[in-house]
Amino acid sequence: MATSEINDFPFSVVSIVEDVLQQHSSRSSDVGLVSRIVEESSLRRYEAAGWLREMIGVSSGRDFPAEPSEEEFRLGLRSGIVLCNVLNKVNPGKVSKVVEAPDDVADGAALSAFQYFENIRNFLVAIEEMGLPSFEASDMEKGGKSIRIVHCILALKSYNEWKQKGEVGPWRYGSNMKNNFGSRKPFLRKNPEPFMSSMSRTQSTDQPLCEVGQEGDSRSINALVRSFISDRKHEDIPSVIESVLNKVMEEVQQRLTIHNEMMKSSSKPIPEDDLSCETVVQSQKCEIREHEEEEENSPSQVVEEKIQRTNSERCEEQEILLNQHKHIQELKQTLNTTKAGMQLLQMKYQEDFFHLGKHLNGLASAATGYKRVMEENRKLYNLVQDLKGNIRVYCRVRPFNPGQETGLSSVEQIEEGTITMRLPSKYGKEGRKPFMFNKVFGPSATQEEVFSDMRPLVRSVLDGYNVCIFAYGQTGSGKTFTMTGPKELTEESLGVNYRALEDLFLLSDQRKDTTSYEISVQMLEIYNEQNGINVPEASLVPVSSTDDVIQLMDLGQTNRAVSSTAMNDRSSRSHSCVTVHVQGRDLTSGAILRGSMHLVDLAGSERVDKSEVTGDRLKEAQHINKSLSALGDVISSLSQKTSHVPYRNSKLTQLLQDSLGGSAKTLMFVHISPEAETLGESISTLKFAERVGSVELGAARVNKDNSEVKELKEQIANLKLALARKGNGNDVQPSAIPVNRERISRRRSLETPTIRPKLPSNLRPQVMDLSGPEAYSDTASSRRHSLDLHELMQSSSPSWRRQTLNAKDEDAEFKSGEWIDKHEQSDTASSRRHSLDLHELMQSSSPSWRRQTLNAKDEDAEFKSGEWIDKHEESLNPQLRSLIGGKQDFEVQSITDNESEDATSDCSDSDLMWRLKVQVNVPRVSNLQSSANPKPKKIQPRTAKPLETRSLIPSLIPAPSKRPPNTTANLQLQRPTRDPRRRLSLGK
Ligand SMILES: Nc1ncnc2c1ncn2[C@@H]1O[C@H](COP(=O)(O)OP(=O)(O)OP(=O)(O)O)[C@@H](O)[C@H]1O
Repeated sequence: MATSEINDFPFSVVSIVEDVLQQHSSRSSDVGLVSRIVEESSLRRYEAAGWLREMIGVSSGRDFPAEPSEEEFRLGLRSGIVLCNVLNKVNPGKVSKVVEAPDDVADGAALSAFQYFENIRNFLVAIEEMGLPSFEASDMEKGGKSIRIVHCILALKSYNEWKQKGEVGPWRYGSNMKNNFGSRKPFLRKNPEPFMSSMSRTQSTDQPLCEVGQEGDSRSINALVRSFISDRKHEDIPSVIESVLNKVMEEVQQRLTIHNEMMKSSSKPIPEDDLSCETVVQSQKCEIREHEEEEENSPSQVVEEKIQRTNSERCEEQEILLNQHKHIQELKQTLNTTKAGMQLLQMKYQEDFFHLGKHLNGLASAATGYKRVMEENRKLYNLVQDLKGNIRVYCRVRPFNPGQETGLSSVEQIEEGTITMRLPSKYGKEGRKPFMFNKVFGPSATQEEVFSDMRPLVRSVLDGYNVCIFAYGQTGSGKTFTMTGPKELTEESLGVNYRALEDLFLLSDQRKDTTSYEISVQMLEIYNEQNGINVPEASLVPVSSTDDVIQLMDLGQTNRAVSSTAMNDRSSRSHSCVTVHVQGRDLTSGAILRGSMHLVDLAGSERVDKSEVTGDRLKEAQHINKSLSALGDVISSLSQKTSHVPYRNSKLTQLLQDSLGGSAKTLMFVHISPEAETLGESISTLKFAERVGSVELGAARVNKDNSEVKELKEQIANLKLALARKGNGNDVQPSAIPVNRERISRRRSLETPTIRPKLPSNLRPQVMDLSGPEAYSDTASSRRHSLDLHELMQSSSPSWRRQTLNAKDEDAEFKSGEWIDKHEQSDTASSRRHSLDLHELMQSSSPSWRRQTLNAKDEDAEFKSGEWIDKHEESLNPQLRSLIGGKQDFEVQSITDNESEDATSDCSDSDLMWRLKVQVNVPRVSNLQSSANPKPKKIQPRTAKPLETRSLIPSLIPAPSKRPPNTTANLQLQRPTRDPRRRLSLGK
């Protein structure tokens, strides 16, 4: 390898050879090699020291021996003064300021480390600027590499020599000193111009190498090699050389590889004039050390430390704060994102809710619509039923009573118009029995709900319809609750009776500008039903406010026959009927409308064995059952449309006759209890009710008179008069004609001074006791007063009552002969008849007429045998008897008797027919009497029938005592006496 090539390497080839030789020496003859190396080093050190002394002079270098030991050498140069001065001599002014040691100080030890360092640093900087081999400041310390210092000094020496020779040719220094001892890093100089230029450029023949360098290197390598092979045998030398060369080559290659790698890894090419890494690192280390020294020497070290610590703490805190701030910002951002997300979700939910609400609204309106349609269907169904004239049937299930053990209800399901009963004895489909009605009310239905459903029906009374609402059901099922209310009445618990009247008042008030209404109330009780036809003592009380009604009904309710049964604490033992009569006059046309309404609370329909009663109570129960089965018979025959309907079998059916068979609107309100033990009764009740629902009565008709009807009635009355005259052969004064016992009875009633103390003065009945002599008969049940069939009809006839409302006026009418006319005017029966042909009229068959006249075959028989006359004559009072007499009397009586019927009849055609028939019968009777028996035949009257129907409102007239049968004297009107039992009853 040529020297030039060797010098092209970025490291010292000499040092590599040296290392290799040392390794070989250590293996072969370590001891000898080391001693030679040490010797060599010493020589070089002496050389360096000698030159330094030469440069600075003996006086200055007095403390610097010519042949110093390594330690002496280091200590002598440690202050840097010698080095700086020598450098300044070689290159004047290179170190601008040299810190000199004080004269009194023997050595540089007293100088501060800083001062030492200053000189050394300045020297090293200058050396590097010159491109000379340098050393580290730490090499001056104990254990440092003095060989590098020596190398540096010798290089400076060489440089100096080159300079002194006039700087001929490029200066180049090569030595055997390794670059960076112990390190394989390439050695780079800060200003390696002379040195590096030789390394970077290829050897050129025209630029000869610096002799000094060549010399130095060659000498060094030669010396090494020579000393290495000097003690070798000749034959070993080639192999040793070969091995050393191999090793050198290996080493060189290794270092080249490392160098290349480092060059590659460096992203930025290091400019040639940059400080070497090592230099930078060294200078930084020096700075640190410098600061450390400064700190050591500073008096305010502690304070500074604290300040530094505080500053660093502050920095840390600031850093933490910054971090936290950053974190907070991040969190805020997250929060904002979350908020935005939430808002989005909320909006979405709101939207969903909105849609859901809309959907629900749609469903709700659909449900409402469905309900409305169902309701309309029901109304239409009811309308159809009305048109067909069906009896409407409502069903109500009462709740379990408080304190009662609430078991399983016998009612399984209630829908709009269907109630399904649970039959525990059967399974599956058979265990459920449905019943259909016009409406079913469950246990939670309120009185208001119940009434509102029947309000239109009630209101139709004001339009001139006859209405009948009757409550049916076994004891304790809630009939009285529905019709009247519970024992303790509140506004909410008021029953149908009160509400109906209140509503009528309300409506009549609303219509007062067009129609003037008169409303009167009558309360009847049918107690202990027995065969026979009796008319109650009827008291018709005009009412004008709900308060009036409440007072009346309280009184009536108190008077009702009740007792405790096994099934109800306060069981009603009678049928109670509140009848409302309404007369309306159209203020413009003068047309009269008449309507009536029966509100009937029937006695319990339970079987006798169930009510566990004996004695009188048993008898009551039997009567109740009998009347109810008579009702069943009537219903049955109506539903089968048979020609004969047995209304007369009980007083109840007689009372309801107009409602069940006439042109009335009828509603049956069937009640059932929820208890399982009453299931049997409930089922039979429901079956009966279903049967009732199938009965068609025909469309209801309005009771309306117009002026034409009035005219016709007047004509009929005149004709009747004429007929009567003709029949008698005498002119009968019109004023004498209307004499009848009913009228007499009314007059008698008016004459009677008795006043019931219990009845408030404003509610005193204007219609008094209408009972005939039979009414005086005191039966076992002396509270009740017997009257005949026709009087029963009268009792429930509004027109009759209207006609008798003002007795005084009627007296006057009687005298002037106007009475008949007045009564004729109010007769609705002839409203649609224009023909005056009486025979035709007689032939035309009206069911009610037939019922009242011909149906009673017994009466026909009586009539024929003269009993009928006698029976009716019994009711004549002495005044009448004195007024009329014999045949004429009889005729008059007959006519007037029938007039009475006419007057009492409110049932239009039938009533008229009845009256006319009797008139036609008159001659027959007269003939009978005149030919066969000029005097009325004395006929044993039939045994008076017990009174079973009574007014619940006390009459102004005391109940007459029973007239003993079979005595003419009995025809005399007896002074009415008070019935103590009745009074007791009323006083209850
Ligand atoms: N719908 C109802 N709501 C609450 N309680 C009721 C209802 N119906 C009836 N009751 C209660 O049931 C009990 C019996 O009722 P209620 O006296 O009206 O029966 P009833 O059928 O008239 O009996 P009876 O035929 O023996 O007179 C009473 O205490 C009454 O208050």
